[in-house]
Amino acid sequence: MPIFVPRSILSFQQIVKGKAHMDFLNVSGIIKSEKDKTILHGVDFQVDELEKVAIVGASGAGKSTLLKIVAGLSQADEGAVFYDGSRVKGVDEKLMPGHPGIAYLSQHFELWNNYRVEDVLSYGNKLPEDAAMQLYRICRIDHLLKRYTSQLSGGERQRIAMARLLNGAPGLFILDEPYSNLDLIHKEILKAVIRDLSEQLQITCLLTSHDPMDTLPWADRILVMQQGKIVQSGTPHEIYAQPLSEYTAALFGPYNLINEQDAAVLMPSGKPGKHLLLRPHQMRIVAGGNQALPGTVQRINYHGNCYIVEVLTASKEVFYIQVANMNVQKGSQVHIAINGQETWYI
Ligand SMILES: Nc1ncnc2c1ncn2[C@@H]1O[C@H](COP(=O)(O)OP(=O)(O)OP(=O)(O)O)[C@@H](O)[C@H]1O
Repeated sequence: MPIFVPRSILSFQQIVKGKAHMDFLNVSGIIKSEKDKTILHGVDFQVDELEKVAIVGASGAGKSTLLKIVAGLSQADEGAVFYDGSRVKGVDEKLMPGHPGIAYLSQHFELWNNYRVEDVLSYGNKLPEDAAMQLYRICRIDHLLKRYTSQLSGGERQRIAMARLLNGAPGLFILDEPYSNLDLIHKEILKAVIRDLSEQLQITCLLTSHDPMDTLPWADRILVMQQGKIVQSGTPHEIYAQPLSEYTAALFGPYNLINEQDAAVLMPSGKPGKHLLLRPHQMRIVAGGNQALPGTVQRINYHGNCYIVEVLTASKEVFYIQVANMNVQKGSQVHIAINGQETWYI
């Protein structure tokens, strides 16, 4: 059992038996405009207790605007946010912005300068000492408590800002682009911290990130935002392998959207009138055959654990093919075919 008791928390056994709250967070009909421009066009979504939800969308899609409204740090023009059954009031309805049950870590978080870390953390702390120490260990900051805030790296500052929010004992933790300014080493530390927060402290997490590698392995569910609307919601596999639009496909990495003529060769039993969508790992380079397209290798890109080969076919389309070993060269004449059975059309 965790020592940390953020709220009227369910026991682990209750959670296993499926008694965690459904619709722990309920967001409905959120509309928001700024200077005559509508940024959010009626956003609806729900998050269950202990669910890990990622919001993904192109820059300017409205993710930060939405998250601030969910946290009670901005005012919606229309719609409502309910957290654990009670309405989250907007900034115009409260003297002190925010909601005590919701912690929001901004992309532009602030930390007081020239204070000892332990003093920064003691302000607003609602946890008993052992629970606070457990939180600081999970945040990987227990060795930094005696330092001054001016003596910290960017990643350490961010984890202290997180701990400071979490020792207010929230039930929902919202993180807006937490990984955006971190090198890979600090990003991995922060990923482990966020994983441990939800697993050991049983906090429900909602985060945004631009990088599919931040969200696909982590999230239980991904919400895709486009121009102020949620256009798709699904498991990471559904969003990656079965995107409803080219916009969603593009957010999660390279893909091949194949014209009808080429698709008829690659997959004769396919769906006419629709575009076949294949990720680079769903294609391969072959010696030839009826269900293969001839082409010329234009470029080979090294990705560490694989290569992505760009092949130009007779239809003047460039295909991206993932290969494990580089056994072709720029200018090689090759054939490309579908790898495996899984196909998807949009
Ligand atoms: N206070 C404001 N006044 C005017 N326009 C705004 C304001 N805040 C946001 N916008 C506009 O609303 C749109 C959505 O912004 P928002 O920051 O919510 O997007 P985002 O998806 O979080 O983008 P990013 O991933 O780049 O942070 C953008 O076009 C932005 O310029």
